[in-house]
Amino acid sequence: MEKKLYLEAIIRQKEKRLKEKYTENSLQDFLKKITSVPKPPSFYDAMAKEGLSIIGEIKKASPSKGLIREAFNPMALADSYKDVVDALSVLTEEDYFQGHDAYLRDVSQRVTIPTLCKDFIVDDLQIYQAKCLGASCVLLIVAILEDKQLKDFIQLSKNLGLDVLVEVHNQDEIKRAVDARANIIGVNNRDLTRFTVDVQTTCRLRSYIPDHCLVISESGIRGAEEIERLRGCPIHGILVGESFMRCKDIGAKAKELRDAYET
Ligand SMILES: O=C(O)c1ccccc1NCC(=O)[C@H](O)[C@H](O)COP(=O)(O)O
Repeated sequence: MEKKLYLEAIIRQKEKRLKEKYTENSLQDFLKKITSVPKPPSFYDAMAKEGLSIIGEIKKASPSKGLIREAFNPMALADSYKDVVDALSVLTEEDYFQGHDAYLRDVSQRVTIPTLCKDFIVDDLQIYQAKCLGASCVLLIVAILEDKQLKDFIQLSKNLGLDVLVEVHNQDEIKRAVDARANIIGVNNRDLTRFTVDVQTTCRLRSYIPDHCLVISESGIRGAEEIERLRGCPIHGILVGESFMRCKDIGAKAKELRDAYET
C-alpha cells in the first residue's frame, strides 16, 4: 500500500470498529462508570516537573515496523517502566499496533504514574472510554480532526478531568492546536505520509509553540545521539516507543536518555 494511504486506512478501520463497538447505550454506560473511577495522577504535572520527562510507550507493533516485540506482556513492561519513566503511553489501537483497551485498564491500575490513551480518537465516546479505563491523558492528532472536533474534544477531555496531548506535524497544525486551547503539544518527528523520522522536526517547529504550552518530542528517539540533537531546543519531555520495546533493560535505556540530556 502506498505509505500516505496508511493513515487514511487506519482511520477507516477505526471508524468501522467504533460502529461495531459502541451502541446507543454506550454513553449512558460510560457516564455510570465514570462516577466510580478513581482520580488519576496528573499527566500535566508529570511533564511540567524539573528536568526531562520521559513517556515510555507500551507498543507491540506498528504500521511502519510490523511486529516490534514478540514476547509482549504489558504488565511486566509496566513493572519495568514504573520507577524509571514519568508516564506511560499505552497503545489501544488493535489492527495496526496490536493494542487493546484492557492493556490501558490493567496498566493504569498497576502503576501510580499517569497513563496516556494512545489511539486515533475520532469520536467523543473514545474519550469517555479512556476516562473509564483509568487514563490520565488522551492523545488528539490534529491531522485527523476538523477544528471544531479538536476544540470540542479538548473541552470534553478537560471536563472529564483528562489532560490532552495534542499532536502536531507542522506550523499550521501548531496554530490550530493553540487556537483550540491545547496546553501540552507533542511534535511528532514521524512524517505520517512517508513514515520517515527526524528529531530535527521538533527543533524546527519549537519556536512556533508559545511558552504557555508544554512541549513533548515524539517518535524516532533511539538513544544519546537523538537526545543530543534535541538539547538544542527547550522541551519538557520525550515519548519513546520502539527503542524501549526493543531493548533488554528498560532502566538502563531510560538512564542513557536522561544522562544524555543532563550532561
Ligand atoms: O509508529 C508508527 O509506525 C506510526 C504510524 C502511523 C501513525 C502513528 C505511528 N506511531 C505512533 C506514534 O506516534 C509512536 O508510537 C510514538 O511516538 C513512539 O514512536 P517510536 O519511539 O518511534 O516508536
